Amino acid sequence: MVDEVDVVVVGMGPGGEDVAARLGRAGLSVIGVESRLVGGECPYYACVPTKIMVRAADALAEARRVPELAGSSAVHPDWSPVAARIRDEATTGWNDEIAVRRFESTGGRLVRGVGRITAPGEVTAGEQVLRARRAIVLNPGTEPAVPPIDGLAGTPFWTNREAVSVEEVPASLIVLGGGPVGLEFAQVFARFGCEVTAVEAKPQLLPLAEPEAAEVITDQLAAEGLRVRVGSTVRRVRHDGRFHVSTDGEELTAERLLVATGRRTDLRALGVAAVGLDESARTIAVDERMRAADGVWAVGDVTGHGAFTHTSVYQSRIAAADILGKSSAPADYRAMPSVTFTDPEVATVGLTESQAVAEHQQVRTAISRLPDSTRGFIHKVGNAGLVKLVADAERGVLVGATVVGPSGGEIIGALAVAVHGEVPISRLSEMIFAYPTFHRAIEPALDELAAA
Ligand SMILES: Cc1cc2nc3c(=O)[nH]c(=O)nc-3n(C[C@H](O)[C@H](O)[C@H](O)COP(=O)(O)OP(=O)(O)OC[C@H]3O[C@@H](n4cnc5c(N)ncnc54)[C@H](O)[C@@H]3O)c2cc1C
Ligand SMILES: NC(=O)c1ccc[n+]([C@@H]2O[C@H](COP(=O)([O-])OP(=O)(O)OC[C@H]3O[C@@H](n4cnc5c(N)ncnc54)[C@H](O)[C@@H]3O)[C@@H](O)[C@H]2O)c1
Repeated sequence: MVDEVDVVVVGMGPGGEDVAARLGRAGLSVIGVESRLVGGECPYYACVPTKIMVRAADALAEARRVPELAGSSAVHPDWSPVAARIRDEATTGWNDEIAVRRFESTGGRLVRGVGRITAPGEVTAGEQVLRARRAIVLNPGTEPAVPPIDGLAGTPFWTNREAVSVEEVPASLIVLGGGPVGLEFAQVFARFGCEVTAVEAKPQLLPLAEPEAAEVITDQLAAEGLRVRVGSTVRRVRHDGRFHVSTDGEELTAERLLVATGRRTDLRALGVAAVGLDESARTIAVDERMRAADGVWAVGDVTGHGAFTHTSVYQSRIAAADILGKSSAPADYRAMPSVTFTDPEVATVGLTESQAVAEHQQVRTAISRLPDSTRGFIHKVGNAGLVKLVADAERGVLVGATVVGPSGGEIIGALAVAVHGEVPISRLSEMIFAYPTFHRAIEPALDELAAA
């Protein structure tokens, strides 16, 4: 069966769904090919369910802080409302009917199956051959990467997909990987009474973050009773009903094992060689208009510009404009924000100090600690955090910032404006910061930079 349309979108993650809807609304005929659930990883297995978990775990943590502030509290964690919210409110039982209807309401048509480029302008999904007159858009996302650890394959370990759908919190859990996925889950389950050990191969948790930020998180997790192992190489995994994880120095044992060691792509399966792309690469290189090859655009995690939903949707807007022949600003990732929703949140924008040093001649940094701010004093328990600013001293602008703290993900918005708008530090330091807020902790760090 051969179908000819204007655009074929392979993978209907947040970016694919968005680009398909934009093009459909603009009057193009669009087929979306999806092998699992329309909407992708984010609403069913990632951002949304994990943040529902985080919200619940944060409520427990706040309740446990009552004795230091306001009397007494008795906290009895119960996972069932969390499981029910994820199952019934967020994912409707991991069913994408609503998303399919949303897509079809834009005029698009869904083909269920694994799409593969079989020739320029041609995608094959099962028996169906789809011809794209104007564009193929690739949004395949990523799959959990499972490291080749002796004994791991074949054991009933969890990835994020199993971890978001649990109906009961295990008594004990080993988390492999101290990145955003691993840490969000680790803290959530620990706050629900699970005995958690987090194992990170690199010397710090959140290896891509500022070391000062990682230190705050490491201290916080340890204070909450999690066991944290960094610089730890896992040699072997054994499962005999319980998991036994052998590292260099010890054997860890737990009821469950969560593998959160990063993500992988499979460009060979996507058939990218048919349009001249390197199928052995990890990511699809795109230009500032998301063009990957003649007649082919790519958006989302697969482009390697930050595995975030906001990146995928940002790119989809640019790709859609380009496919429609409309002018739009080219992709600019200088002010890319990220938030890891641990408590405290770790929010970043732009470059870390070490990245800036690699890119700029003169880098200056300043740190302001939240407990030293008036708001931090008032907040008392749960006030761990900091603001770190990274400046290009030559140009007198911020090129990056990190905020760790309660609502760090909200505070970073102000600094994202500064990095995005290249607002001179001299101008930023003339701002009025409301008293007594957490974001006011930006001011002393700015003053330090302005005085230098
Ligand atoms: C646990 C977890 C928590 C996260 N939390 C956040 C967060 O809080 N904030 C944030 O911004 N990001 C978060 N992320 C990252 C976020 O989920 C992704 O960046 C986001 O889903 C965007 O991915 P994407 O658009 O590239 O595609 P994806 O969401 O990965 O979707 C791609 C889709 O393509 C389909 N597909 C793949 N290949 C084919 C094919 N050949 N044919 C047909 N269909 C195919 C897949 O089935 C999938 O549905 C989190 C990730 C994880 C794992
Ligand atoms: N809040 C958010 O925005 C959010 C939340 C979760 C994930 N994400 C994104 O999704 C992507 C995937 O996240 P992730 O945390 O799975 O991946 P990641 O690559 O960021 O982190 C994986 C971690 O596992 C470690 N690791 C690798 N092999 C290991 C091993 N054998 N033993 C121990 N540790 C090992 C790595 O050193 C790394 O620190 C990231 O790009 C992330 O930014 C975003």
